Amino acid sequence: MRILIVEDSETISKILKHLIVQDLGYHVDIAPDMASALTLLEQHQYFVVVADLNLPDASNGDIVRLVLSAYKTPCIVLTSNLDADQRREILKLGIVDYIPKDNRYSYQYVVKLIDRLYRNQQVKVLVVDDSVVSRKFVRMLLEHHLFQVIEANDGEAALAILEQEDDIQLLITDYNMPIIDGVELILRVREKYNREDIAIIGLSNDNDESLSAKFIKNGANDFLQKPFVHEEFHCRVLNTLDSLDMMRNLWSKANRDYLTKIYTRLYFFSEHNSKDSENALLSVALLDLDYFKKINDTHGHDVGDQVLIEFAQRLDNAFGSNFTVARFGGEEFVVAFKGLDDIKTTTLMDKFREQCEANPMQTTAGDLVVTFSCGVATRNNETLDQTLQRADELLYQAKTAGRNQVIRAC
Ligand SMILES: Nc1nc2c(ncn2[C@@H]2O[C@H](COP(=O)(O)OP(=O)(O)OP(=O)(O)O)[C@@H](O)[C@H]2O)c(=O)[nH]1
Repeated sequence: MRILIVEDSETISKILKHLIVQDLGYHVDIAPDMASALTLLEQHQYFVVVADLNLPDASNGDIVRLVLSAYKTPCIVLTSNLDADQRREILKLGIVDYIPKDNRYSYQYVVKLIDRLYRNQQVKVLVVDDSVVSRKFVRMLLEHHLFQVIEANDGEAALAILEQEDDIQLLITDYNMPIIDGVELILRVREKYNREDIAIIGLSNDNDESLSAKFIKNGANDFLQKPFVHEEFHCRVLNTLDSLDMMRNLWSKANRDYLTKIYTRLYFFSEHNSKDSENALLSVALLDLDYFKKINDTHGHDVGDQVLIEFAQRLDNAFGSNFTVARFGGEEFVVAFKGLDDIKTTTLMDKFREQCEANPMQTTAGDLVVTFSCGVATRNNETLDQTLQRADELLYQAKTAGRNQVIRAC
């Protein structure tokens, strides 16, 4: 990834380059004037250009206009002082943002913005508005920040798109729309998607002062009154996505095992311990690696970790797309087979056991054959804890019967 800084102050370009290389690891070129910037722009494809508005051989944003029109490259503008008219003019050009050069946090903001732009390329945003003009305006602002934009002209269409595209991260919806309004749409979306799944921003040009609270109380993360200025829109979108990232990180820390990245015990219980699922057919397979302590003792803890990671990956590849696979702790794993009885579960698990035995794991200590023992139990008018307790007893039987086997209740 290549960034171009066009700035006549050597101190500023050096600080910026240092921060970008240190935090993002990108390649950075520096041009002190427009002539050298043009030479570099002819030679390389840049992801973003960070440019000063006034240069020794160009003024009033000539460089910015050129970068945007001739090179179609996103541009972040560095400025000293801007009055209100200059600010409006510069924003109209279609820049990513302008950053005042007045303090060191400004430079950190530039780095943050470049990182965000890089990640935005993977972020899908659904814009819902029955006004084409409004929708296109929001699309344009989002595309300046490199988002992938999908449009819907009413709430029903938005719900259908959300069904098809399961990786939309941000929904931006207007309030006044035919059939269902923005608030009703948010209510429907929140029935299915949590705050770590999708973030929502409401928009409206309605003068009802209670509307922002109504949006937020019903599940929106933020609200913007139309007409809004570019900057406010971008700040709100970036803040909302930052909090979505934070929510996702927190969720992941609680629900994904730090070593193997498969689900934790906590997630396993939250998925399968509800009253609703009490009567559904469910079998659990409790697995424990055989003689795992010996691997740690012989080859070291790091190799033990490699085995745990590889085993979790194999288990997840085999069953993770249809069933819940979790690490219970240490070298113990569990799979919840919803809709399967213990006979089918045992057949699947036994096949997986044979594959594990037949395919040694590649580790830094060489190839290691790793086997596991397993107990399988089907829930039978009891709590999930009781089913797991029975699976644990069967697992113990598998261990004492010689290991490397799957046992179910007779
Ligand atoms: N490398 C590594 N080792 C772990 C981790 N968590 C637990 N262990 C080790 O796993 C080992 C489990 O040993 P034991 O309970 O004696 O079981 P085992 O050696 O597999 O013997 P059997 O289960 O009877 O076949 C212990 O030495 C723990 O220190 C981990 O995250 N990484």
